[in-house]
Amino acid sequence: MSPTLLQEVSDHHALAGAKNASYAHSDPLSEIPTLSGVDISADGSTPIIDMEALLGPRRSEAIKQIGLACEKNGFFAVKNHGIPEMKINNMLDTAREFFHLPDEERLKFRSADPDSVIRLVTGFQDKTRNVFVSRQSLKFHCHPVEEYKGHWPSNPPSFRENVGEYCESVRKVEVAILEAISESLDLERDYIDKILKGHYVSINYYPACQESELDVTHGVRTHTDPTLITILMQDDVPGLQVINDDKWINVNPIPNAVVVHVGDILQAISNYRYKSLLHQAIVNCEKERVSIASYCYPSDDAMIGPAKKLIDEVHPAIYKDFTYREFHESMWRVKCSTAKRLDLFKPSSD
Ligand SMILES: O=C(O)CCC(=O)C(=O)O
Ligand SMILES: [Fe+2]
Repeated sequence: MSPTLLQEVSDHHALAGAKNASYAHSDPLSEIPTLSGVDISADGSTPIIDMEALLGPRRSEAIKQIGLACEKNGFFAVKNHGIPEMKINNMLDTAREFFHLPDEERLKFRSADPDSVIRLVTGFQDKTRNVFVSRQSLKFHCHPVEEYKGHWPSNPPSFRENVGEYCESVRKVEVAILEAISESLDLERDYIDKILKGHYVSINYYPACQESELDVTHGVRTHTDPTLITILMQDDVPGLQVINDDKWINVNPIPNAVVVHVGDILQAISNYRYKSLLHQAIVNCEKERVSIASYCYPSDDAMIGPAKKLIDEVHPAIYKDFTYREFHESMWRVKCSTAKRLDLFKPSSD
């Protein structure tokens, strides 16, 4: 066992009962979390965007703030997003009810095919890293809702209605935020919306810490999302951590706000001006946690290279042109760290 892993092990035991335990990270790209006794209550400063400002005379100021947050932080929180509080609460309640169902009800949705329209992924043991990854997630397509609804669980009975309503509301936020992001890059307002296909939802459920024969229990390991943007709704239990200035910071829940992450595809379109956010979720030893991630992705044939307007002598193209289909296929074909997925599309890697 490497010294780093040994260090993780002993730190993990020291922190086992800690509330909202955090991880420090010596090398953010190594994807192997190093546990240490950093300030466990610290909440990094989350840029907050008021979405109402996008609708009025403060629009250009709000767009500037969004651009700055994408460039400097890779994420921001959005308040006044227009998703009714009741729809959020219904979605979270439904998610909890689904994950409290007996195994046989939930496991019907288990599938190893990453392209299936719905699939349940259970917690698993990564023995190569001595890590137990405790997240269970139900992942499904949801745009347009009517096309996919029939594939969703009918138990709990409220599932289709509550999830459908949430997905339709989130779609409006997606479109509006992507318009603002396009403008923040000085591109036409619909530059990104024109290639947007839909979103794919992952209902993430993290049981309160479980016993595992492995040494480290992690909610979700460090990764970037293969998306344009991800819109994340968290319940009131902290767990999300992001890399900021090479350090892990907590992004604690803000009531009724969603968190927007820059994803890989936006990193490519922006010619590496906006960087895909490295993030992870930690487990909480006292409470279960639920988060709802909406992954916005483009249509298969959409060309994803850097926007031509963002390429010049000072900013040469960091990536070749490629389709979303090529990117998606390479994700499953080539085993590499998620933060390196886009390297395959650099001009020199023919
Ligand atoms: O639960 C969280 O806070 C993060 C979830 C996540 O990163 C994902 O679903 O891709
Ligand atoms: Fe993620």
